[in-house]
Amino acid sequence: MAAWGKIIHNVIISNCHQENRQFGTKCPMNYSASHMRDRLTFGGVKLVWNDISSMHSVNLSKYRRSSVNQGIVRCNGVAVAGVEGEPVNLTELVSEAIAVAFASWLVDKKKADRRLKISIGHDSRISAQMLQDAISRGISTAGHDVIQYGLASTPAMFNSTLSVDDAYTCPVDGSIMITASHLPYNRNGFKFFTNSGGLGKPDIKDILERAADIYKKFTAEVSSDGGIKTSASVKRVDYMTLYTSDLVKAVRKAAGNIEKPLKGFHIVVDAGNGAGGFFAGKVLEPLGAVTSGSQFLEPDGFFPNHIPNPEDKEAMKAITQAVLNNKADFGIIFDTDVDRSAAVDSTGREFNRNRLIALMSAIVLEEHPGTTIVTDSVTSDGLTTFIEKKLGGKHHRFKRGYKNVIDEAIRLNSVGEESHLAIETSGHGALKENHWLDDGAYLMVKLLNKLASARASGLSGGSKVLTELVEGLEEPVVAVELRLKINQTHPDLKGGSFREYGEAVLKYLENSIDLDHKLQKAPINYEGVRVSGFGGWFLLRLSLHDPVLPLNIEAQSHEDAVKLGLVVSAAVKEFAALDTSALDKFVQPA
Ligand SMILES: O=P(O)(O)OC[C@H]1O[C@H](O)[C@H](O)[C@@H](O)[C@@H]1O
Repeated sequence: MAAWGKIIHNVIISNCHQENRQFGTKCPMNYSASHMRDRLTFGGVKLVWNDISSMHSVNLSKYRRSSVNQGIVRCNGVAVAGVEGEPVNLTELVSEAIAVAFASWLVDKKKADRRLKISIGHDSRISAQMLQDAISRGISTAGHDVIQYGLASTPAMFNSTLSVDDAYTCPVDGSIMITASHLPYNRNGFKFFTNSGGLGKPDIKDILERAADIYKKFTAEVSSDGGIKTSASVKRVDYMTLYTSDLVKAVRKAAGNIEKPLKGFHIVVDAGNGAGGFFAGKVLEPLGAVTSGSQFLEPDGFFPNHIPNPEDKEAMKAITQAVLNNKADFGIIFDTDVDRSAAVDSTGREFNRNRLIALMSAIVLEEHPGTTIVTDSVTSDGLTTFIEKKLGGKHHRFKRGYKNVIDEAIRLNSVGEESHLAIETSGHGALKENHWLDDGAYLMVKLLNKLASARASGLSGGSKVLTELVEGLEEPVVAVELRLKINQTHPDLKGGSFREYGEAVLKYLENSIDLDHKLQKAPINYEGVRVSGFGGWFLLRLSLHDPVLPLNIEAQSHEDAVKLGLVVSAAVKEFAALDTSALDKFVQPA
């Protein structure tokens, strides 16, 4: 207990955890304490979380990205020993306390005076079983029924609160997904759902407060035998069968109720050894597709082949190569817990980032002419032109953060502006028709629908129908993201937070742009400073999570991109705490 005490000092950070895709596997856990606004005593240890919803100072390690926006919050930590400098802090006992707390929160939320049903699923991480047992113990100890789904996707867990099917004991009252998305093998965490969606920060805060009290009451005996303790039931249910059969039905229906609408298609899947392997055997094959050449479908919590992350270049290279090697019509790739995805056409052209957004926009705008597409802030100018001029829709370029984007689309609808798609360059995309859930598998189903209906109407040509949908999308020749770090211990911060410092940098840059007539500030902009000039644009903004100012530059030539870089470089040079080395390198003459 004493050892845990020390370790847990920084644990159970309640993050709207939107991880650092770029840094992939390196995520040291050394937090600076200055951002820790809220602390709870957790059995003599401290339970800490960031105040994330109001965008203030979060001083995290440079590699770690916790989150700032409201949305699904994931408690996460280190669940497996073995990485130097990363002691285990997501222990069984902590997990058990959190499970009891979630159950008690749910009882209050549902005003229930009955036993609740709570589903538990997990991705392919090696700590999954241990955490599933601990969570099950907590829930059953609290007197509620546990339904274990085993290997599952995050969106399926939310779905289990909505599906109505007695055979699968659905709907459940609440659901817990054990996942740390694409983070390294030693990490793990929890996402919580009710039928209203993923829990956000205020609810997580409430749960963690309860967990802290519960943890205090725990004794060594309570937790030592590792078994389920009460008479409450623990069942295993193969929910993924129900979830996948719904996906299959959706494609069949869209193709005019054809049993095997993908007959004749060869589609390869890359699940990166995460939870998404089901898609080949349980979705594509029943629909008639050949899936040979699919790879990394077997769950392996060490992720030996590549990071399961469609934003990762190696991962995209792997699926592209698989498509080309197998002469397949189409390729699909998922992240670990299948809330994100990307695709590849038969020529090896990647549908990710702006291109995936363009493709999804084309599909959604066919179904809902004129609708508003909400995206994150780093999308290309060419995407706006494509959505507005070619597709006749409206592009609402909002902020980074998939929940920011989703919440904004929901808000627009509530004020009378119709929106059916909220999608980020990260590969998170949510549709109104799918309860605004960011489900990577469902996004791919929308693409399959298109393939299937093209085939049903006699068109051949593999994935050409999709490739054609993005014809006319102007893409920049150069697109870079440079991440300028703020050194939080630098005297130039004068005791202030990195966020205040970053805002000062942005203000200074903005003022300097006002004086330069060759440059135009974006007339509508929701975060940072976005500027057009030299045939391209740049956006400097504060990271959602890190002490970093990400700088995106897009231009039609390297020279023009450098000119834009120099504008930023000139404005930020006085800010001594800003590490501009990445930018300096970029603007250097070749
Ligand atoms: O602000 P940044 O540090 O670039 O991070 C922002 C991004 O973080 C993660 O990748 C999330 O999944 C995204 O939803 C979010 O947009």
